[in-house]
Amino acid sequence: MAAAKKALQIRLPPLPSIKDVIRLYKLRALRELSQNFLMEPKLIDKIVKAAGHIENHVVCEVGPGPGGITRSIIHQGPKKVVLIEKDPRFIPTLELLADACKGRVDIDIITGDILKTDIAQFIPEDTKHEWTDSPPPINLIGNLPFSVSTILIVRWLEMISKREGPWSLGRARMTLTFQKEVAERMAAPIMDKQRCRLSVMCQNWCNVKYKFDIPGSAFVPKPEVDVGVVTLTPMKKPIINLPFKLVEKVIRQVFSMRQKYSIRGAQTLFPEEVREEMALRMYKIAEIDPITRPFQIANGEFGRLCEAYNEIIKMYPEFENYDNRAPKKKSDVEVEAKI
Ligand SMILES: C[S@@+](CC[C@H](N)C(=O)[O-])C[C@H]1O[C@@H](n2cnc3c(N)ncnc32)[C@H](O)[C@@H]1O
Repeated sequence: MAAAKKALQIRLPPLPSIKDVIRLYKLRALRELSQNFLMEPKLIDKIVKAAGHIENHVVCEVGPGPGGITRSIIHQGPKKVVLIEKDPRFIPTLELLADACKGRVDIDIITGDILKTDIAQFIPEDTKHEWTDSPPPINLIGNLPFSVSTILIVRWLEMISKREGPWSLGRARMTLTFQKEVAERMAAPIMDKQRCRLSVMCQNWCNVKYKFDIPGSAFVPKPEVDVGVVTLTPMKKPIINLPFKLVEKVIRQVFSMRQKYSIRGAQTLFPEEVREEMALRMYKIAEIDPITRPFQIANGEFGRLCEAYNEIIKMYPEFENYDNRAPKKKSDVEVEAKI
């Protein structure tokens, strides 16, 4: 079995090393695109391994840069690789890679911004299937700027929540890098002091796994922070099966005063004159103790809070569009900025 697997691995013809590529094409890292190149082959392979099935899968890599991770993906024998890179300076080196793989792996190179590109159009039709028990044979990998990874995640969660088929992309497993602290927060369970709204949001639609750290020293140039690798595998059924915007709003407001009793945040879902009464009612319907702190609430309990809120806004539709951004004190803003 191991031997058979090995035989499927794709050997690339001799190519210039990533160090040579960077030198050859004079690829000075651009700070505005948060370019930090991963130079350690063992760590690169570890990221690709964390992504799970690659062989015969479609793999979409976001921000391939000079192609270090791309080479490791290709070695695993994917069916097709879709590369989306914003910086056109990397295209010649990626084309070199695509030429070397001709006839063995189909590689599409797209010069563009992942946040403005509809990648669904590059995904083969046979991968776009309806929601079934087995995940679609497609994987998304990216060592991206952290801000882009976070926006991507939230977009993906919304896509997953809509469950409109055929749309395999919204079910793709994602393997992404984040600032270590943010990665830990995404996977933080109940009672973990790092738990925040991103933890509950991600864990509502996906199985979230913190895989491993990458020290800043593994990158060139070295970033100021260490990095964490996270995988998110969309679940067939979310914990809270309610519209995305409602779930996002309730979780955001309950966490809006992280250090206080959670009901204080929940009160901000309602207009001032009724907020204490309505929040109490919400907690009573949900059977949650109002003096729990947000990090002490389990995912399923957040589900009950969302359902209770949904019940209340059905009774009082005038609260549904209430602009619920809490008036913030400086200390709350500072805490939130760190999430
Ligand atoms: C941290 S570097 C990683 C490069 C390479 N994958 C590696 O691991 O060495 C991030 C890469 O993402 C690209 N990038 C940044 N923002 C992007 C965006 N919005 N869409 C697509 N690519 C982006 C950058 O140009 C850069 O190549």
